[in-house]
Amino acid sequence: MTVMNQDVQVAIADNFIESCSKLPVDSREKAFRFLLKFKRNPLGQGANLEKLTMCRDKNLYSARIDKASRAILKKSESGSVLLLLWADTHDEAYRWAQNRVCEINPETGAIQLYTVDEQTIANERAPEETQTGLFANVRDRHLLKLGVPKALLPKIHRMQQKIDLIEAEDEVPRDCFEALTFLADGEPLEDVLLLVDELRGEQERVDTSDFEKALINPYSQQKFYVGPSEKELKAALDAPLEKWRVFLHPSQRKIVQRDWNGPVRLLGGAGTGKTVVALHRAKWLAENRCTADQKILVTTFTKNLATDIANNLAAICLDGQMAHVEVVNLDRWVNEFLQRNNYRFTIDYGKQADELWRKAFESRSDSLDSKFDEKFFREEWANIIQPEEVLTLKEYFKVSRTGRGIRMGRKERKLVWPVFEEYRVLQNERGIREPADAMRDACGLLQHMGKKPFNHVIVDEAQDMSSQAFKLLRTMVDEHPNDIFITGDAHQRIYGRPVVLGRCGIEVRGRSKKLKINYRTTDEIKTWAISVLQGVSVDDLDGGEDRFEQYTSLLHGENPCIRRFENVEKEVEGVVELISALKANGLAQESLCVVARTNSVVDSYGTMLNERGVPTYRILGTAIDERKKQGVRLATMHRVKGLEFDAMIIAGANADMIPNAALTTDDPMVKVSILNKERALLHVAATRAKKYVFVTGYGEQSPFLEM
Ligand SMILES: Nc1ncnc2c1ncn2[C@@H]1O[C@H](COP(=O)(O)OP(=O)(O)OP(=O)(O)O)[C@@H](O)[C@H]1O
Repeated sequence: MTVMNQDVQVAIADNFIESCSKLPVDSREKAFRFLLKFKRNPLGQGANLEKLTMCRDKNLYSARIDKASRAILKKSESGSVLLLLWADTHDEAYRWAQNRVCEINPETGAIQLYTVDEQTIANERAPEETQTGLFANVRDRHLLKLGVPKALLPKIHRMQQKIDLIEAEDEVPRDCFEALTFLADGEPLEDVLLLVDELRGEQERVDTSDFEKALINPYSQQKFYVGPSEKELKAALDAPLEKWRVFLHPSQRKIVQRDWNGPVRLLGGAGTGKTVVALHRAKWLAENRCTADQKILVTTFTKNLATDIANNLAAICLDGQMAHVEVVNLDRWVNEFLQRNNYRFTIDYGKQADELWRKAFESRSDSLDSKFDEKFFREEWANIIQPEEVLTLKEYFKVSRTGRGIRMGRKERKLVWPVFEEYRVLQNERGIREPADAMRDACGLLQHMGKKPFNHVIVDEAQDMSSQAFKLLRTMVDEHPNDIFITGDAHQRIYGRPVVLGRCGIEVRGRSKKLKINYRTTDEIKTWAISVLQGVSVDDLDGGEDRFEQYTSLLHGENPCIRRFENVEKEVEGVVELISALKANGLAQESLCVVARTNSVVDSYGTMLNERGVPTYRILGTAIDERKKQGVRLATMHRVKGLEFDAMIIAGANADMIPNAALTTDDPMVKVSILNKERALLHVAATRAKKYVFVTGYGEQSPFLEM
């Protein structure tokens, strides 16, 4: 949205929002009022626009926020566009403006903001290409195609190592920094050129003076806030770090703001903004594709993430848009739907399973071989019968059991089948159903009713959902454009099993996308977290393989730190020291999280930390993390899924804990599945960290840490 005023458009740069938040406290409120006034009447007397001389960019202006503070603006030559770039105290604002350039890139058509430093000015006539350095093999014409401003070519050629690029982050335009990071990470030039080309959108010849047109460029919209409402402005100034609320990456925006001719699958590693895209997709559909009585379901695997999504959606949607959206985790939707329709069963999430399996197992035939022990039945149920939806002996004869340790012919299948039947009979007698069965029942009921409760369905955390869940989701919405939108990352699968969307009636071929930039975690943490997944082959939710290609982070920091101690007391003392050091480094204790593998281990670390004077706040299974509550966060590794913290301390990373020694099995298929999930759990825990990861333990070290 651009602000129209007397034929002048005003757009606001992300830097402007951020710099406002750093103004002296009493100037911040004035900055908000300045914005409102400026937006209404940018050329009015109150703004005191003053052209800056002695600046490299000849079209920069200052405007008065209050006595002490100034805003810096770019005015297009035609005068029809004003871009708010920076806010600062008077002298600092002028200093900031000196070497800044804001212009339209002739190749990409994006509005860029960058710095031309003294050394670059001195070297402006440097030889075209150099033989050494980080980008020695990249020709100037290719760098220009990637969006590097001509004035920065000498600077780019001077870069010798990746650290030179990292240090120049604030001086190089954001889009070109991303492309250069991919190159520095070893991505082939052709792939990066393709990526940039794909994202810049449809273009005719670029007119470097047409700022109005350039504001529509997806790369410009990553940086310039085009057309904020008063509510959005206030929200942006109140939470300047929540950039995702308005500044989508072009790759995200292209997925959000368009019609899709059927179901879409969006993959992306941890922290690439999948949830952000799901949120904006819901908003876009509510705003642009819903008639008065139409509904959008936004659903997830866990209740906690559904709560977070509901809160975040409320922050970006207008009330009218929210009225179209129902945010709920799928288990809860199923439960409520079935209860509303007089379901005769209650859904059991595992509490009664032990007892029922014991009884069912007791009913087995005497002639059954002892290798078919109770564990066999439970594993067969969880890995074959339920996921493959085997309901009859006839189906059991046919189902593939490839990979299971015990091979079985027809005779053996017939012999074991009565135990499964008995288990179902016992469930019926108790009036209970497992979640997967309840989903199947809900699916049947919807089909029977001929009802489609939603017009659009958006799914987050898809990697943990079952095939029954996807079949149900397919039944909830008619097949039509924009029907289903699915995001997930199988590298983070810690509950479910692989599914094939195509086998659940969800055809995503030709409508699959991937996000490639990690916004949460530093590159060092991301790289380490990927390395703990070694040997794990990961699916793409549709029967293919997913790999971490072109997955990068633009943030940098320290490598994860692994520390071993003599015993648990020494480890806890080490953790206490870490916490003090992090706090001394300016991190709030609420942004630090200590995780361990199981609830009981988390509890014991909690007690020991409290005894040593560290206040803690336990994030429990079903409750949300109440940010107002004080104390270092304590949680299981499972519980932190979907959350983020400045620092993660993964405690008790011992050989018998990660992987959890209690989860033993002789079955090779189940073993692989358990170990993959245990590795994924460590990956999930590490990728919650924005800045630091520490892995502590005592005694024998977790084998997953041997790299
Ligand atoms: N366009 C953006 N601009 C700024 N920050 C962003 C953007 N997109 C995402 N982020 C930030 O990146 C972080 C990760 O986003 P999000 O939770 O959506 O990722 P995700 O892929 O769902 O992560 P995970 O799979 O690890 O749970 C969040 O802090 C979010 O605010």
